[in-house]
Amino acid sequence: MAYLELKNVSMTYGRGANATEVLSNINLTIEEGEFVAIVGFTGSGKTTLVNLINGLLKPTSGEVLFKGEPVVDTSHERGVIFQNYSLLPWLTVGQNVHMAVKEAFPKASKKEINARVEEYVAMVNLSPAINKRPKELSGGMRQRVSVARALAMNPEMIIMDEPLGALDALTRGNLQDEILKIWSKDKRTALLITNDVDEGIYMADRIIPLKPGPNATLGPEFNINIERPRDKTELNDNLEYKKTRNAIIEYLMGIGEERKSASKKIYELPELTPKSFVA
Ligand SMILES: Nc1ncnc2c1ncn2[C@@H]1O[C@H](COP(=O)(O)OP(=O)(O)OP(=O)(O)O)[C@@H](O)[C@H]1O
Repeated sequence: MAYLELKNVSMTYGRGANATEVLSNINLTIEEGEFVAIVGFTGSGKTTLVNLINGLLKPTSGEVLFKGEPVVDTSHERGVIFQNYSLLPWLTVGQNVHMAVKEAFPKASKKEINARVEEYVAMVNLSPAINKRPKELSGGMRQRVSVARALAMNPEMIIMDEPLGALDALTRGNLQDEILKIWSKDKRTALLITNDVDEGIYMADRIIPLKPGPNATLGPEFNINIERPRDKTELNDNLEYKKTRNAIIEYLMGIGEERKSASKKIYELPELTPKSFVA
């Protein structure tokens, strides 16, 4: 049995003449312990896909199965690191993480909860800011709180919706390594949604492109046959890395070109003359 399975999943927003099918016929299987990355252009339906897997949205047709059961709601088993931080503005960094930990471990003692909060806030290098509120933090700091909050809940599956996009290269690299450490140490399953091919190759076992929508669908998958732990500085000289990177980029550029030529339609504008200008 697959750990996560999407069977012929389609998602349409709107109704009647306003209906747009954003995702069409998505088939995806992820095995327990795998790290899969989906790369896609902006607006191609990546967040929609995450929300379907997380249980925030129901597909218009098809099925999303988690450990063989249909996904009907959100669950602590699937922890999502969102793109847009989604922190509670009236709570401090520590309180934001605390609330999540308490929800995930309702029977834990105060001491255990506090220790876990401190551990994860330290992991994202925010201990000095533990008593600050989101408005006092930079975008990157808020994103780090969001990473700490999701990982502190100890989810079985980590789902990441472009979680590191707003960060500087150094912080981004550190967090990639922290996420990999947690994934491999605790034998998690991970799905990373990204627009960064290098991030995908560094982190994942497989990369699957999401062809841009409307009617976005998954393209062919690329296996990353590079031994772990991977070393970023050595990757540039790794032949397998170069070959895989070129193949993915060539594929993405190909669909980018297709998209451009499809949008070269000429739209005729109606001939209108404002009344005030009529001679
Ligand atoms: N609730 C909604 N109602 C109507 N249309 C929506 C809704 N949510 C998303 N869309 C549309 O679906 C398409 C895909 O959106 P989605 O947010 O899933 O893409 P994305 O790949 O995550 O984009 P980005 O990279 O910009 O975050 C977009 O055209 C968007 O306007």
